[in-house]
Amino acid sequence: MPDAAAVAAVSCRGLTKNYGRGEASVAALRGVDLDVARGEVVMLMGPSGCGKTTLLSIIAALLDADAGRCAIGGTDTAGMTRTARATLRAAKLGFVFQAFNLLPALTARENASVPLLLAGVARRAAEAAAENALAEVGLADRRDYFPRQLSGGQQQRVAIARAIVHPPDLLLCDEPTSALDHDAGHQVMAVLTSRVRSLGAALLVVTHDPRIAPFADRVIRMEDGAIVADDGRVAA
Ligand SMILES: Nc1ncnc2c1ncn2[C@@H]1O[C@H](COP(=O)(O)OP(=O)(O)OP(=O)(O)O)[C@@H](O)[C@H]1O
Repeated sequence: MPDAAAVAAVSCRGLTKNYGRGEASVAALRGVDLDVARGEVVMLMGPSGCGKTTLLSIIAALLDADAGRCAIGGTDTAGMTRTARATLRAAKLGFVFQAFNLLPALTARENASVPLLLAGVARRAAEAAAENALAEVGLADRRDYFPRQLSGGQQQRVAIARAIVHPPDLLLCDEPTSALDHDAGHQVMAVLTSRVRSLGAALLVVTHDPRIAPFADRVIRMEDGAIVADDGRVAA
């Protein structure tokens, strides 16, 4: 058995992805290699359309690559059934999507407790954990509000509370500070980074926001479906 600490949180090799066929085909990923270690905070930056969300979706096993491999905590996701993927996501991953994907009929506390309820945790314990997560992102006083009663930035923080409510091994965030002002963005990044570091988890953040780059251990830059720089070092 390999040493658990030595197994990368994410390891991708040669990922390619095309959307559509023939003349309308778009090459979204052109052979991407990426490793993220446990405890590492990595930011993925690059112009609109360069393939960041596609890469995040493949890592999350929400989308299939055309070629290449991707492993989460040493488990290769390519050959997995839909059910096995869903189980892996529920057990190991936390997400913050670009669209916050909150359930409109549920309060902030109920939304944040969903991952624990899906994992079989009793409602009272799940909602207590959700309250703690909401407090961490500065929303304790909004826990009984519905999404429509919250601002965009508050909804985004509910989505972040939902992502950290169970201890994920890997947290994937697509533009987690896009709806937040400077102070709220810093607060959220401080919560996310301290949570993953204390858990020995990993954080992969897609962002256009240079203000949050100081929170990263490593900044990766993509262009046109490929990684062109890793922490300023130009890829070969
Ligand atoms: N479902 C789809 N069908 C067809 N083309 C798609 C689809 N999803 C993405 N694309 C295309 O693939 C390329 C990569 O898109 P992707 O969303 O991964 O980029 P991105 O870097 O995340 O962009 P942004 O920063 O604007 O969110 C783009 O050219 C996009 O138009």
